[in-house]
Amino acid sequence: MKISIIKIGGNVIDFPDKLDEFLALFAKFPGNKILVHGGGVMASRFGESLGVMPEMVDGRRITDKDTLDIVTMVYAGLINKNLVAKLQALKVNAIGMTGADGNLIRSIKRPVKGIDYGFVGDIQEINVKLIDALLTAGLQPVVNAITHDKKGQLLNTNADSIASALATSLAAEHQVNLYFCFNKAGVLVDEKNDNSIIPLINEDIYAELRKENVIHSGMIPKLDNAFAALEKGVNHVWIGKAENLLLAAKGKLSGTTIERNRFDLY
Ligand SMILES: Nc1ncnc2c1ncn2[C@@H]1O[C@H](COP(=O)(O)OP(=O)(O)O)[C@@H](O)[C@H]1O
Ligand SMILES: CC(=O)N[C@@H](CCC(=O)OP(=O)(O)O)C(=O)O
Repeated sequence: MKISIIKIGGNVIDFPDKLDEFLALFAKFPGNKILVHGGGVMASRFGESLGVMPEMVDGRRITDKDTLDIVTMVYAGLINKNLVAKLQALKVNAIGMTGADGNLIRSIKRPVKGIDYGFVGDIQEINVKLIDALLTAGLQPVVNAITHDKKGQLLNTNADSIASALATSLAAEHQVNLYFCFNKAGVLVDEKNDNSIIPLINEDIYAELRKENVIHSGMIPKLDNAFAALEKGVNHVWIGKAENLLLAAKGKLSGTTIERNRFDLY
């Protein structure tokens, strides 16, 4: 079957009007679809209000025990359940899930190599059969950034990595497209200027843009995950503004398309 993995960024979730606009588009999005979300900005704000300061390294959160409790409450509780309720109101039969539910996503605590990320999980296995069963039953999974190690430990996993891993594991048997929706018009030359979209990025262009620091922080995991997905058989990866999701699905130009280098053509 054809499956679309749609990831929504924390900066959209944080603004009720933008979120409602996006969810209305998601509801109209044709075919089988899975919504993936984190909510990094909200987790940082809740943490700060409790005296737990956020610490990010290259777009990934250092997650100590207190931080793990906060992200679990914010992603798996507050945000996930609100998204499900809003989608149900739009007649989408959404079902909210962490990676622990139905053993959807098993991960392993990231080994310490220079940086100790704490309770951060690297994805090991996706329960593809469960997703197939849910989609076949007409349910639309809404998956958040909390995974587990199947030994009783919850772990915090970057939501872009979850979207990419879901897309990759489903691509073995299905036609999969991956959409990263956030609050900017795409990958930009000047991140403050929505008119400076880079329409296409391949590995060579990415390496150059990282060297020049045009791409940094949260855009790094997004692009690393985009390339990982393409390498493993995902059809199409798009990064762009949440409100342009339907245009992107119709192949209309908006946002950034990610492509592999074309060296295999020569
Ligand atoms: N070249 C770039 N174009 C657009 N955004 C960029 C770029 N480089 C870094 N960024 C940063 O990446 C952020 C998106 O990553 P992140 O905050 O993790 O995404 P999300 O909104 O999906 O949660 C942007 O808000 C911006 O600050
Ligand atoms: C390990 C790690 O970095 N986890 C992320 C998960 C949430 C996320 O990715 O949220 P956005 O999509 O809003 O950025 C974090 O806690 O920020």
